[in-house]
Amino acid sequence: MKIALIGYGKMGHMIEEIAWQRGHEIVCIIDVNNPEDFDSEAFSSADVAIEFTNPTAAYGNYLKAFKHHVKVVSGSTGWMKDHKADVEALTKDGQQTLFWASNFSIGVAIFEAVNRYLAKIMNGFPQYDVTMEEVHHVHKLDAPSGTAITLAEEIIENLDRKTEWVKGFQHHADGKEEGTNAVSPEKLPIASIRRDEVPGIHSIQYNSDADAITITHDAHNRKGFALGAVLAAEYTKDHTGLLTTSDLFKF
Ligand SMILES: NC(=O)C1=CN([C@@H]2O[C@H](COP(=O)(O)OP(=O)(O)OC[C@H]3O[C@@H](n4cnc5c(N)ncnc54)[C@H](OP(=O)(O)O)[C@@H]3O)[C@@H](O)[C@H]2O)C=CC1
Ligand SMILES: O=C(O)C1=N[C@H](C(=O)O)C[C@H](O)C1
Repeated sequence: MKIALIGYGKMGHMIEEIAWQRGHEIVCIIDVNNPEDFDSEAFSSADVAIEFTNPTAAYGNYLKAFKHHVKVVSGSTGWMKDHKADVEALTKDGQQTLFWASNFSIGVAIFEAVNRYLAKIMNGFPQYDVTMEEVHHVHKLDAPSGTAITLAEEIIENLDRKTEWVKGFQHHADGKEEGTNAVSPEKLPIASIRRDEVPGIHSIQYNSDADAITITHDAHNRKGFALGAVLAAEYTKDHTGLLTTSDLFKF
């Protein structure tokens, strides 16, 4: 299939490599310096555009692609709080198509299933309180990570005693520390640590006086994210509307 790339950074490069390996053609690459290429024939010829940019650019890029009726797969995080409702309206009834996931790796899809199951079990065990920690590289612009927010939303949906997530302890890229995980019982604190070149670690801990249960997903590199994004593009070619990983990975 024909793929356009929007954003040619760490993820854009890795997706290009995996798309080639799977026999796809990259017909257009748009980065910050050539936005005019959205109006090119090459861009319009793409079956799907794969977008990995940043929290502030992502939504505008979707609109530019939609103008040419090009379907979008995007992993950019940090834009949902401002534009979730807009995207839901645009993709309603399949008028436009966006496959978005806070994390494209199959490992995280499995981890999310375990997370939902564990949260349900914990309704019967009030002695455990839950906290979350995400660790990422120092270049990351958003906190908490998109994956941490998805995991927290899943806990809130399944664990009756939690009603909202909040930012907990923060360790910034410059070493500055602030915040705390000591929050009121109905809140779920997410700690964010920025360290070196860490691709992404997410840990959920249930702690009691007697013991702790911790589940962790630790990405060794970005291959899992990139492969998932290309699989999502293959899926999106033949589907419409607002899509996500639960459409792609069924178990
Ligand atoms: N869902 C998932 O599985 C994953 C999601 N992500 C998310 O994807 C996003 C990108 O990650 P990553 O590739 O590591 O980041 P990078 O910073 O390495 O790459 C982003 C690229 O997008 C470019 N860019 C910035 N603004 C625009 C624009 N308006 N139009 C086109 N290109 C633009 C940047 O250019 P310049 O550097 O010049 O600004 C850069 O080349 C982040 O939001 C990250 O959180 C990352 C990994 C997995
Ligand atoms: O910025 C990153 O690098 C990543 N971002 C995504 C997120 O915010 O969850 C996915 C992955 O953890 C890597």
